[in-house]
Amino acid sequence: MTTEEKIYFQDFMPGNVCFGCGNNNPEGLQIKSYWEGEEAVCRWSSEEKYHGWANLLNGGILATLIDCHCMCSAMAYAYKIENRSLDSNPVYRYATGTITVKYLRPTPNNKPIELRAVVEEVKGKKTTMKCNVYAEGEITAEAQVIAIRVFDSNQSNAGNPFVE
Ligand SMILES: CCCCCCCCCCCCCCCC(=O)SCCNC(=O)CCNC(=O)[C@H](O)C(C)(C)COP(=O)(O)OP(=O)(O)OC[C@H]1O[C@@H](n2cnc3c(N)ncnc32)[C@H](O)[C@@H]1OP(=O)(O)O
Repeated sequence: MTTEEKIYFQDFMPGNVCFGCGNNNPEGLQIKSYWEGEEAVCRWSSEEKYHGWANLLNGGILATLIDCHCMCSAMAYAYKIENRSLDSNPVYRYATGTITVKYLRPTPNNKPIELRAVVEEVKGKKTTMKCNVYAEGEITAEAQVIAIRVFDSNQSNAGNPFVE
């Protein structure tokens, strides 16, 4: 059996202070996303402070996990389809246009969860993603997320609010 080292998308986003996905936010959720075939996967373990109902994960935190996993995965996909590495130029960054979450059943707060996202469509600046959340092998939420490319280092970014 070979053990392949995972390439985490967030490790290629220097200066990212985002609460959900920023390596540079020590108080944040610090998610890590990587490819498993065509699926972008994120495994995450909660903490007691993220309870909603006792022992259940807060729904807003779950939406944040989905959101950030999908933004980082939209970015990684853009590099993938251009057949280049995540540390190459031009640099692309994405922001959430729309997120729709259907909470199917309670998500435990004391068990690891897994997010699995796929790209459904890329059209211009817009990437549409589907993301499922699993706990103990059962789906607990499904989401559709629309990511919009808001930064392209090849273009003029004067006045762009999405630049540090
Ligand atoms: C860079 C420096 C390094 C820094 C270091 C790294 C930092 C790495 C940080 C990562 C961080 C992750 C972040 C986590 C996720 C957030 O938290 S992101 C924050 C929450 N989201 C926002 O604040 C976005 C606010 N909204 C906006 O800024 C603008 O409305 C948008 C969404 C960028 C759209 O901009 P726009 O230029 O008006 O878009 P436009 O060209 O008109 O439309 C393009 C297409 O998108 C569609 N569209 C437009 N808006 C929407 C929408 N809201 N919903 C759906 N579709 C839309 C349009 O219909 C159009 O579609 P087509 O006609 O082509 O089919």
